[in-house]
This record gives sequence, structure tokens and C-alpha cells, in this order.
Amino acid sequence: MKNNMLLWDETIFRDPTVLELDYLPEQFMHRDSQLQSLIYSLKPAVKGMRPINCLVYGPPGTGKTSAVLKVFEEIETHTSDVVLVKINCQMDSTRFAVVSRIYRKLFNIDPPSSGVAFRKLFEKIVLKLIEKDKVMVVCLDDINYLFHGGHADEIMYSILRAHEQYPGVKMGVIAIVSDTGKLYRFDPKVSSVFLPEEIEFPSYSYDEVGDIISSRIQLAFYPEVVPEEVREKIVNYVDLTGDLRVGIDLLKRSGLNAEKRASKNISEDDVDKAYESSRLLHLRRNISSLSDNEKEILRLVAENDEIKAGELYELFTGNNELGYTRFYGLVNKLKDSHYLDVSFSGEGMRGRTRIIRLNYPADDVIKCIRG
Ligand SMILES: Nc1ncnc2c1ncn2[C@@H]1O[C@H](COP(=O)(O)OP(=O)(O)OP(=O)(O)O)[C@@H](O)[C@H]1O
Repeated sequence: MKNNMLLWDETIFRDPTVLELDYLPEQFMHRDSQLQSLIYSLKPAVKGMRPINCLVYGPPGTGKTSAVLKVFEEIETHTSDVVLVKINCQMDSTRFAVVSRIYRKLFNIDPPSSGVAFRKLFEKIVLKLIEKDKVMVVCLDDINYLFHGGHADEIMYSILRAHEQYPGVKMGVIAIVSDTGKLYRFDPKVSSVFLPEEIEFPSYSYDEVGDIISSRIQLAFYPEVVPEEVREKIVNYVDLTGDLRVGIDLLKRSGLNAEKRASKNISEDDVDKAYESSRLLHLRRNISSLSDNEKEILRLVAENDEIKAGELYELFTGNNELGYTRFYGLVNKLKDSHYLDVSFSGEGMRGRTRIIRLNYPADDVIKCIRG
């Protein structure tokens, strides 16, 4: 057998667990100022006070969740008097699901599954915190998913105003918004009490992505498994999407592709093949956070290549009763988040017609809408 071939029980992975998406990196590079802001905001909780609420925002895959979890981990080594709950709002997307998750963390048992109102469960949580003199920090990760049904406002309102109804309770919120354009808006009832420390997670620069990917390669693979040109190719792909998750997924998939060929190193071809699946990871995740109306608009544009705004509205209202202004607001949002491109043509009744196109391949968008 050639010496660049793997024996059947050999592997190129030194530690595959570091390529899993729930792996929390020990070394968390290029996020010092964000980690400092989080520590500053949560420090009061460690001293038995109400924490400063935070709004963490930035594009997908820029380390928001991991940064919060790093700080939670750190706090847990110092004290057990702060109850830290992280909620994945994509999975727990109603206020009942969220409060159940908090209940489970505090009481270590499932809440009664039926017949109990949100208010009742919430009250049990609050009374327990007061009785045990504990501070609670609730991290609502990807709170975008709670916006559609109006759940975000209700939950935020309950947590942030709990002390008015139950004096002495100490609760705080870290809201994580995965969005490029700050496209969230809370109800005025909430914004009047939610005056958060805003912590921005901008996209990583090319060099920063390079550092993070190199460090992950060192942990994940044996030396020389990933040649320099392959590393660069992966960094370029991450740079295209801005999502580090794509890079980590690419490392895993291209490593598996190399092993499939029984090769001791990853080739550029292994990465290109892996990218076919990894690139959809990014798009699928983003599209899944859109509302049904937004997905419908994307689907119609995808099916029509390019389309005039008026025609798109007509198709849309075939199954929908949204007014033109609301409809066009959605088109604008999709444009701001770079799904759509809107340009003007010279024709049309008033001289200028808006032409709408997709910024992604139509097939990819349709695949991702289907889930
Ligand atoms: N500075 C960093 N150093 C090492 N790994 C990082 C860093 N930033 C992000 N990662 C890795 O990138 C992946 C995505 O990070 P994370 O889930 O924290 O992003 P996010 O901003 O919360 O994404 P989303 O908004 O989509 O939920 C994780 O696997 C994480 O380990």
C-alpha cells in the first residue's frame, strides 16, 4: 500500500469532537472586548445584584452564543448563587416553551405538561428565586424566532418587570439577535424597561477567520493533514458567507471525504465537494428564521427568475391579504438582509418599475425553504 494511504483503522482526526457545533473552544480569539462587556454586565449578578441586561447582535456564526456560554462557564466556577439559563429560541419558540425550560433548570424536573398557565409557572420560578436568594440570568438565544408570534415581547416583559410584582426578585436578560441589519423591534412597553448594554459582534476579518480556522485545524487533525492551500481555500469559503460555522462544517466534511478516499491528507477537491453541503447550512439556517410571508415572497421570486414588484404583489396576494405597504416593507427587509436585489427599470406607468431578483441560486433557496 502507498504510504500516503490510510490503513483501514487509521484516522486523520486527532480530536473530532472539536469539529462538533456544540464544542465550546477553550481559546476564544478576537472577541476580547465583547467578552469584557459581557463580564461587566454580569458581574453584579455574582455579587448578588440584578445584572445589566444585554443585547448581543451580529450576523450568524460570529461567536455570539459561544461568548455568552464562555462567560456562563466562568461564572459557574465562582458561584452557584446565579442561575444561568440559555434558551435556544429556535427550538423553544413559544413563551410556554421558554418558561418550561427555565423551570427545568431551576427545579431540575419537568414542569406539569398541561393545565398550567404561563403565569403560574412563571410565579413558581420567581418565588423560588426569592426564597433561595438567587439571581437568574436568562439568555434568549436567537430571539428572532420569538418575534413572529409576539412571544418575544411577552417574555421580555414578564422577566424585566417581574420585580414590580414580586419585590426582591433579581432577573436579567441577555437577548441574542442573529441579524445583520438590526431588524428587530420590541414593543414600547418592553423598550421602556429594556435599556441594554449593546454588544456588537461584527463579522470576522479575513485574517481573524484565518487564525480561528488554523487553531481549530491544529486541535482537530494530526500534523500535515491540512496543507496550506487547503486551509486557505476553507478560509476563502468562510469569507464568502461570513459564517464560521461553514468553516468548521467544511473541516469536518472534507476530512471525512479524505478518509473516504483513504488519503492521509485533505485535498482541494475534498473541500469543494464538502462545500456543496456546507454552503446550504448557512442559507438554510438564515431562511428558517424568516416569517412565512417572507419565505413566500422568496419562493415566488425564486420561481420567477426576475419579477416586477407589482407582478410579485399580485402573485403574493393570490393567497394572502397583506396590503401593498406591508408587502413592500417585507421586500425591503429581504433586500436589507441581502436575499433580494431590487433595481429600477426605465419602463412602467410612472417611468420607474422595480425589478426584483434573488441574490442566491434559485434552486438553493427553494431547497432551503422546504427545510
Ligand atoms: N472567536 C472564536 N474562536 C473560536 N471559535 C469561534 C469563535 N467565534 C466563533 N467560533 C465558532 O464558530 C461557531 C459559531 O459560533 P456561535 O454559534 O457562537 O455563533 P453565533 O454568532 O451565536 O451564531 P448564530 O447567530 O447563527 O447563532 C461555533 O462552533 C464556535 O465554536
